Amino acid sequence: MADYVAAIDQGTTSTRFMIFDHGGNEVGRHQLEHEQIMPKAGWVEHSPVEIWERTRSVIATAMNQHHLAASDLAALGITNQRETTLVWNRRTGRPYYNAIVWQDTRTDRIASALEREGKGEVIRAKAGLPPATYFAAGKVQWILENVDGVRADAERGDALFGTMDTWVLWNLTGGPRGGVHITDVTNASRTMLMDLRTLAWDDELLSFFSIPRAMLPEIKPSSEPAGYGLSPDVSPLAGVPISGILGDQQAATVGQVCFAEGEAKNTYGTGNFLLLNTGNRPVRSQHGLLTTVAYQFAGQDPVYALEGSIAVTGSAVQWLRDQLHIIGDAAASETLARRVEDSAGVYFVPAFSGLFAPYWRSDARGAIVGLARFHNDAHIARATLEAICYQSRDVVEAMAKDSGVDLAVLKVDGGVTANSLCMQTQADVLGVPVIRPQVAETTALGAAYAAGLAVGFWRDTDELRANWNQAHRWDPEWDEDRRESGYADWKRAVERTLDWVKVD
Ligand SMILES: Nc1ncnc2c1ncn2[C@@H]1O[C@H](COP(=O)(O)OP(=O)(O)O)[C@@H](O)[C@H]1O
Ligand SMILES: O=P(O)(O)OC[C@H](O)CO
Repeated sequence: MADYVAAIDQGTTSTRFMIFDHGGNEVGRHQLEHEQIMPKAGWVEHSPVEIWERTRSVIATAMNQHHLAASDLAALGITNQRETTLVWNRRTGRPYYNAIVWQDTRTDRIASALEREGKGEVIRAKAGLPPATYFAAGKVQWILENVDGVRADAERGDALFGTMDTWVLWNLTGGPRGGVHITDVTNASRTMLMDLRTLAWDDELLSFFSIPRAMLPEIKPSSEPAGYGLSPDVSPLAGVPISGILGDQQAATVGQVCFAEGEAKNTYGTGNFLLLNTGNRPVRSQHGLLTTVAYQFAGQDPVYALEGSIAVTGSAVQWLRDQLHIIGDAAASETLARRVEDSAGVYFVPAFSGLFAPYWRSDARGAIVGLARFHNDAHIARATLEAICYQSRDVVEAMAKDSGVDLAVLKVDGGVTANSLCMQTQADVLGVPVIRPQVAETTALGAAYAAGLAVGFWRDTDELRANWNQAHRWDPEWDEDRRESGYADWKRAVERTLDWVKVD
C-alpha cells in the first residue's frame, strides 16, 4: 500500500495541501492565501475561481516539492471553512456570485425575520442552530433574491449550491464534465436546512428560505470507502480516492482524537471553535451553543458535538496588523503584549461580526473600553490576546452548564497557539491546564484520518489515538481573585457592545 495520505484544507484565509505518514507526521505541505473581499462594512466574500485555482496549485506544488506521485498516496481527504456559500452553473462551472463567507453579516434581516415569525424554534429543534447570519441557508436565500437569473436556473436544477467542500470536490471530479455534487453530514449540519436526526434535507426548513431542493448536494457520511474519483485533466492525483470530507472544526476534533463522549478541543484560527463530543445523541443547548454533527464514519452511527463558535479571535490579531498597523506580523502581537505586565484595565471586545456563542447578538459591534491617556499599543495588543481567552471562557462556561462536563484540561490547536503568552493567559483565565499536540495542523490531519480510515490505511480509532503526543503544556498561574475579577470585568465590557446597531 502507498505510504501516505493527503488532505486539502480550504480555510478562511488560505488553502493548504498536506501530506501525512502512518504515524500522523507531516511529510510535506504547500499553502496559499486568497483575497478577502470586503465590498461594504459587514460583507466578506471570496472568489471561488481563485480558491479553485489555489487548490490546484497547492496540490501540484506540494507533490512536486516532495517528489511524490499519485501512487504514493493511499487516499485524499477534504476539509473546509464551513458555512461559506456559493452557487454556480452546472453547465459552465461559473459561479453566479462570489462565495459569501461565514463571517458576512448581510443576512441579518433574514435571520431576525425568522425569529420574529416564530420559525427560530423550529430551526433550533430540527437543525440544532439559532437563526443567525453565520449559517449557509440565509446566504443562499440572499443570492436567490439578489442575483438575476439564479432562481429560475435553480428550479431547473442548473444552479448548484455548495459549501467549499462541495465546490472543490465537484471541480476535482470533473466539474461541468460529470463533477460529483455532494456534501458530508458535518457541512450539511451548518446550513439550517438539515434535520440532525434524519441527516436529510428538511422540506419545512427549505420552505423557510424558499430554497429549491434541486440545487442541493446529496448528503453523504464523512468517510466513503469507495472514494470519489479525481479527474485526470484537473489534478496530478488521478487514481487517488477522495474518501474523507469534513468541515474544518469537525476535522480538528478527529485530528485531536476526541473520539470519546466528553472529549473536547479548542481551535484558534480566524475564529475559535470549541467542540465537545456528546456521543451518538444530539444534545440541545440551553446556553447558546450549537448542536452539530462531529463526524459519521461509513457504516456507523453519527457522532454529535456541542460547539461554541467565536467569530473573531486570530482575525483580531490580523486587525492589529492590517488596520491599526501596530504590529508587522501576527507573531509580533506577543512581543508587543509582553512589553506590559497586563492590560491595565483595558478590555477589547472584537464583536466585528456581532457576537456568536454564547450570545448570538448580531446587534453588537466591537469596542475597546477602560482607556485612559496612560494606555498604549502594548495594552491594546495584550487586551486583544486576553479577548481571545475570555471569549473561550464564555463558551467553556456554557459547555459546562449544558453538558455537566467540567474540562480537566483544554486541548488546543490552530495558528494562534503559536503565541505562548496567549496560551498561558488561556490557562490563567480558565484555571485549567492548556495542552497542544506535536502536530498542530490537526484540521488537515483529521481529514487525512477520515480518508485513511475509509480505505484501511489506519485500522481503527485506537491506532489514531496512539499518534497523539503532547508537545506543550501551560499551567494556570493566576490566583482565584484575579481570575474571577478579570472575568467579571470582561462580562461588563461585553454588555457595552450590545444593542449597538439596529437590525430591523
Ligand atoms: N503568533 C501568533 N500570535 C497570535 N495570532 C497568530 C499568531 N500566528 C498566527 N496567528 C493568527 O492565527 C490565524 C491563522 O491561523 P490558522 O489556524 O491558519 O487559521 P485559519 O484556519 O482560520 O485560516 C490568523 O488569524 C493569525 O492572525
Ligand atoms: O477556516 P477557519 O479555520 O477560520 O474555520 C472557519 C469555520 O469553519 C467557520 O465555521
